[in-house]
Amino acid sequence: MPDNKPKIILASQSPRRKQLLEWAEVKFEAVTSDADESFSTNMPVEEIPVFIARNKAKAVQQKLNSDAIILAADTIVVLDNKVINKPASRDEAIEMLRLLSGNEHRVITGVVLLRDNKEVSFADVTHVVFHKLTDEQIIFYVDKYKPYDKAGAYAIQEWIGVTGIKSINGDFYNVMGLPVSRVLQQLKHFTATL
Ligand SMILES: Cc1cn([C@H]2C[C@H](O)[C@@H](COP(=O)(O)OP(=O)(O)OP(=O)(O)O)O2)c(=O)[nH]c1=O
Repeated sequence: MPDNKPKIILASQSPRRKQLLEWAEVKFEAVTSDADESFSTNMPVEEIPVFIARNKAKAVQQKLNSDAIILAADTIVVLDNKVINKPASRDEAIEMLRLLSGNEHRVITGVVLLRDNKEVSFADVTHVVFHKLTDEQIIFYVDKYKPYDKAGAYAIQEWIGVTGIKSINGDFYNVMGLPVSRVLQQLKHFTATL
């Protein structure tokens, strides 16, 4: 039987996002987006990851000139309304984890589905509380796991998350980079309206 479902392209080089979509048994092709990830400092924090995800999706759409569904996402960590990006150095990673230690922060993933000029977007928020972390724990984690490609300098799915997180409220997979079940729901709606 011919498969009339539109092709899905994941505009990402993130191994976590690929893994999550594979776990969801979604058929897709991944294409790296070289989009600019900068944003205006006046932008409300909730809008930032959707704005960046849209730029990633558009960059891949232009690169491929394709009518596939492009799926892009961006994850940020927000503490006291301040965005914590990926750490640029060992010192910055240590500093970020000291700030997160003993506190609650938000992880926001913006998701954009794009096909031709039709778009669906949303932001998913998960609240995460870290136990108080010692400097010994923080330095061990940073030196062993080198979390330089992770927003907030940590991965919930690694040692620091497994041992250092007190509670989460919201979707775990959103923290890992993709709120998979919500993405699947939206993909279903989106495909139905095409
Ligand atoms: C907070 C947190 C982030 N992360 C990851 C998810 C994202 O991949 C990354 C944030 O950076 P992003 O810019 O969202 O994604 P990326 O650069 O890895 O990939 P691409 O732009 O190509 O899609 O941090 C975790 O894996 N675990 C966590 O607990």
